Amino acid sequence: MRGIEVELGGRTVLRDVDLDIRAGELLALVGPNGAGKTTLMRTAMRLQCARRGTVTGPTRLGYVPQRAEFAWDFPISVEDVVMSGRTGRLGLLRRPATADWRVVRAALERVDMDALRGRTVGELSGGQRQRVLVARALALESSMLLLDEPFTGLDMPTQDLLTALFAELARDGLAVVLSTHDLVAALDGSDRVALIDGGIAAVGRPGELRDPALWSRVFGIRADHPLLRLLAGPDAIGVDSDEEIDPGLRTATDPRASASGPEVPA
Ligand SMILES: Nc1ncnc2c1ncn2[C@@H]1O[C@H](COP(=O)(O)OP(=O)(O)OP(=O)(O)O)[C@@H](O)[C@H]1O
Repeated sequence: MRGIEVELGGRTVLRDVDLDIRAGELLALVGPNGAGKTTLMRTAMRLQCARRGTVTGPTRLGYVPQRAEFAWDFPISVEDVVMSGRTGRLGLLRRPATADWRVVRAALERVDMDALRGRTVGELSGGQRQRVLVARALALESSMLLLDEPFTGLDMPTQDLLTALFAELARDGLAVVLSTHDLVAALDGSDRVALIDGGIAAVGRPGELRDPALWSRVFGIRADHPLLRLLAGPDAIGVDSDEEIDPGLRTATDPRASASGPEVPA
């Protein structure tokens, strides 16, 4: 994405977005409510027009919407939901062929849901539902997977399982992008994190984004917020010698930063 600007309801909700989404990486988008995370993903999918800027790369992207947006009370089986993910390839009228069912089975196996393929989706737990939606997106056989808040409402073991699955998919060569309000999951489980605040406030490896001032500015949190103490790490617990801090963890906004800090737009 280069120079992306998006207007919604007469308001600019994204501006100056330059972002590369790379094959083989797990990229987390974090930012407060209304920061533009979903809009950014919709723009990547070309579901949202940009007023300015360009999006290049594949047009057919696997998308996992927020779980609440899916009609779970519809009496449809797990495998039929996953097959619906192939509509982008099949068109609305062509009937699925054997090869399509093979792709669906492979997608279900990938998320470890093959044993439940005949179940009605309404009977599934939250974690199982999330995995069905991931399989549905995989059934499109796209090189990119976009997930909108996949961890919402899930317990920690289920989140861990999903994080491991997303990391595996990235290792298989997919570009995996997820938005989340779970900052620990984002910092702990992703290759890169982008802080969104109506644009890209910063993007880099988790270790490059430890400057509390950056998070305080993007999230508007108070100076004594526990997150900032956690991010500050050794500094916050009284370590004041330069030698005791890993230079790789310093950011561009830290006067002691190394040259290879995060990308912080001017
Ligand atoms: N259809 C729309 N018409 C007008 N404004 C919209 C529309 N959709 C979203 N917006 C506005 O665009 C901004 C970005 O919304 P978006 O849903 O992308 O944010 P988000 O970061 O995904 O938020 P959340 O974390 O709450 O899901 C918000 O201010 C929102 O109110």
